[in-house]
Amino acid sequence: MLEERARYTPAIYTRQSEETIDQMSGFQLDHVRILSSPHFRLLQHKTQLIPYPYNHLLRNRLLHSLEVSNIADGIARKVNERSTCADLSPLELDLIHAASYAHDIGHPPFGHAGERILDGLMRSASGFESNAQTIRLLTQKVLIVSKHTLATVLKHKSAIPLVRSREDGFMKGYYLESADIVQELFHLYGNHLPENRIVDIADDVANAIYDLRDLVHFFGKNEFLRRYKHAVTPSKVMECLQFSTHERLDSTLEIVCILHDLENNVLPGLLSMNTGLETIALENIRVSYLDAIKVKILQHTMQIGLPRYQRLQIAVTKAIVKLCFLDDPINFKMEEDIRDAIERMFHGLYEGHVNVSGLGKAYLPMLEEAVDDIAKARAVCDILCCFTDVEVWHYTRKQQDPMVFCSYNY
Ligand SMILES: Cc1cn([C@H]2C[C@H](O)[C@@H](COP(=O)(O)OP(=O)(O)OP(=O)(O)O)O2)c(=O)[nH]c1=O
Repeated sequence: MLEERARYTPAIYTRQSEETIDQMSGFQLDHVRILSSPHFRLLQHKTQLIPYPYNHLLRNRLLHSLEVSNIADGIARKVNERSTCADLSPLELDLIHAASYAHDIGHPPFGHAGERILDGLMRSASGFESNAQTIRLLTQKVLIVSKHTLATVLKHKSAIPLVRSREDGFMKGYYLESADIVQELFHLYGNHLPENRIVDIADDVANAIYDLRDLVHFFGKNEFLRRYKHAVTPSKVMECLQFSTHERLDSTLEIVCILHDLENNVLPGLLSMNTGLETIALENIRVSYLDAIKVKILQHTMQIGLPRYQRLQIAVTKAIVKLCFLDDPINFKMEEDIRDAIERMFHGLYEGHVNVSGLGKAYLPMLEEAVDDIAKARAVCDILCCFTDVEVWHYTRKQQDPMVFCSYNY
C-alpha cells in the first residue's frame, strides 16, 4: 500500500468511465478525484491540532476538511441566494467541495509541527509550506484538477524565495517552481475569487468551532477549566491578538465581551460531557457564524466577509488554543519528539536507508530521478508527506506507540 502511495500516478480511464466523466461537470470530476486520491485519505492519520493519533475523539485533517466543506457549502448557498437576486450566476457547489477537500492535502505528518520542522530542513531550498505543497501536488500531474479549483485552494499571494537564511522565520507563500502557474491563476481569476474567500473563511470558522471541543476532550473537563482559568485573561488574549490579527484594538473591553459570550453560551455545552448538549452548542456556533456572513454585490463583483465581532471571536479562540495548549510545555515536549522523528526519517529517506515494512525501497526511483540536491530534498518531502503520523513515529521509535503522549503529566 505504501508502495502505491509513493508511486501514485493518475488513473487510466476505460472508455466506459470516460463517458461517465464527460457527463460530469469539471468540478464534479475534481471533487471525485480528490475524494479518491490517497493524499486525501492520508489526512485521516495526520494531526489537526493535537498529535494524539489513538484518541479518536480528536479531529484529524480529514475530519477538518469535511468540516470546512460543510461550512463552505453553507456560506456558498447563502451567497447564491444573493446572486440570484442580483442576476449573477450562482457559485458551483462542486467546486466549493472539491477545493475544501483539497485545501490541506499538502500537509505533512504532524500538521503544523511537521511543517515547521520540514521548513527548517529545507531552508536552502525554499523551505516547506503546506499550502505551497498542496499547489505542488495539484500541479504535478499526480492529481490533476481544474485551474479554477486550484485558484480556490491557493492561499498566499507571494513566492517563497529559493534561498533563506537559518535565522529567517517560517514563511508562508507558494514555491518558486509554481510561480508561472500562480501568475496564470491571478491573470485568469484575479485576486478576489469569491470561492477562494469562502473556503478561507470556512477554514477559520471550522477551527474556531471545533478546536475548543478538541481541547476539552483532550484535557477533560476539570483540567481544561483549570488551564482556562489560569491562562486565559483579557490581557493575555490581547497580547496574543497583537500578533495574530489586523483588527485595531484600543481596549480589552471587546475581548471581555467575547470571552463572556463564550463562557456563557459555548463552554457550558462543551463542558457538559453530554453528547446531545455538546452537539447543540456546536450547531449553535456554526449557525451564528453562517448567519453573520455578509455578502455585498457591487458592480457585479462580490464581497464576502464576517463582521468585526465574529472576526475577533475567531482570533480570540485562536488565542485560547495558543494559551491553553500550543504554548504549553506538554506541546513543546511533543514537538521535540516529533522533531526527532521527522528529522531522522528525512535523513533516512535522503540517504536511501528507510526500509519500513510495506514501503521497501519503492521511493528510491523518485530520488534517483532528481536532477540535483535541491530536487532530491524536495522529493524526500513529497515522500515523507505520504506517511502518517504513526508511521513516522514507528519508524524512529522502534514500533513504540505514540500512546506515550498519554503519559505526559499535566
Ligand atoms: C499555528 C498552529 C496551528 N495549529 C492548528 C490550529 C488550527 O486547528 C489549525 C490552523 O491554524 P491557523 O493558525 O489558522 O493556521 P493556517 O490557517 O495557517 O493553517 P491551516 O488552515 O493550513 O491549518 O492548526 C497547530 O496545531 N499548531 C500550530 O502551531
